[in-house]
Amino acid sequence: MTDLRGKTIAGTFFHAPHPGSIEILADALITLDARGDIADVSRWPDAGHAEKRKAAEDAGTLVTMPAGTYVLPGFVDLHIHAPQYPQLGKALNVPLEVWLHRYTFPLEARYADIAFARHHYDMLVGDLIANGTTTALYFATVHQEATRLLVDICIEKGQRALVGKVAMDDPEQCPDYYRDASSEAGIADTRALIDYVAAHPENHGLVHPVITPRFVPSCTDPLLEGLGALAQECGCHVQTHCSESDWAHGYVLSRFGKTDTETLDGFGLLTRRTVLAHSNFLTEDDMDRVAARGAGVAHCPLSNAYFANSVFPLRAALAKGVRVGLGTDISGGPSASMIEAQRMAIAASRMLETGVDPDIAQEKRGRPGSRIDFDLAFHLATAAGGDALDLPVGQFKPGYHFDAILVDPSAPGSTLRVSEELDTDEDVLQKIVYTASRANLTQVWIAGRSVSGGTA
Ligand SMILES: O=c1[nH]c(=O)c2nc[nH]c2[nH]1
Repeated sequence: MTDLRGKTIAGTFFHAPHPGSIEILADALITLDARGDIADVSRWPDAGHAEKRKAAEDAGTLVTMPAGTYVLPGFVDLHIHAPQYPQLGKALNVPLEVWLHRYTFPLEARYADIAFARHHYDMLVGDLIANGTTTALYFATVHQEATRLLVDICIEKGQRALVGKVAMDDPEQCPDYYRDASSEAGIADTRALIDYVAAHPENHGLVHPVITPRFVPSCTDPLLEGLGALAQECGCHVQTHCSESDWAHGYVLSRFGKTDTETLDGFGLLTRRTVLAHSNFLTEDDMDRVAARGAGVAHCPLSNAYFANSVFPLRAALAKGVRVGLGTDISGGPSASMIEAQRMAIAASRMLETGVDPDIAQEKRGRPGSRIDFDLAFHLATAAGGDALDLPVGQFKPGYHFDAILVDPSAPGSTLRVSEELDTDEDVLQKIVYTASRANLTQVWIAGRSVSGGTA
């Protein structure tokens, strides 16, 4: 099953093209073209289904998935700090503004050392693939060379990725040892990375460059202005942090007299290709503005528990038409698994709905109507992530890339138990969201090619 390009795949497929519902393609056939894009999806009893199976069989291009396995779209992780991977699972004991200076900037500064960068980026990209992340939106560091290396590693390993050289130049907020030398340097280096990705001979559209002002507090006005102009000029993706915590939100309000969202918009950084990480403190007007621009939000529920001082009001954002996907936020979130991100999104929504302080009267404790279920979490981690990036990934539909994972409940070390007697296909998907782990993901394909992650 190494290479599915040009093949017809027979199996049971789960996907969630629309919020709040899942589609089960049982006994289905998905045919890929030579590039690994989906050419055709058919299921019994669609007209011509049996003939398609017979034709693929006769041509020797039919690949049947093992009985009892399930094929899902690969996950789209909308927020990863690649250099922070060595810090995963530690340094979570202080607020954001302290964490950045005490732990995170010193770690990121080490990526000036290319051997250090290679070791950790190799491990990260391999582990993310093994965890089923087929599309990754990465913050790298300020360094040109190490950021190019991350691009190279994604291409080498075959991961679909969007990679940004972090831009941060404000001496008031960034340490001497770790910042762009000037706003001009931050802009020129961002442009150089864009050119590098565009000219990469082995890229073939797998990796995209991203304009990446770290967040408003770490950038001077000229840097934000220059990056906004660049975004308008090249139409590239943009990523940044937005209104994440009380401190970050308050800092921007006091510097500009307006919110992050208004500020980013004023600099031309709020576009249809922008992904705003966190965004917990968006006002109603901010949400309208984000929706009007078509920008997306990377909801990072696990990290929010440590740094955001609040739960992101997901349902409110969706009701406003904001495009929301999920992010792990490595290492603010101490997990590299998008399955865990789904679980945490559900749990956080339940806590927001009921409230958390038992000393507050029940009727005042929570925010009614906030809960989500497994189907919406799964949609956010797949189709919605693809939509937020404007990339044809996250669902099984003609014209979409075949980026997918095989889930095997009988894999060694399985944490997923399926009962043939009791579980419907919908139950199985629910169990995957709540209980599956890396051990259950026995195959990962990106553009129809089998890609292998790190060792388990
Ligand atoms: O969760 C976060 N991680 C970061 O690295 C960061 N930088 C600015 N704001 C941030 N928030």
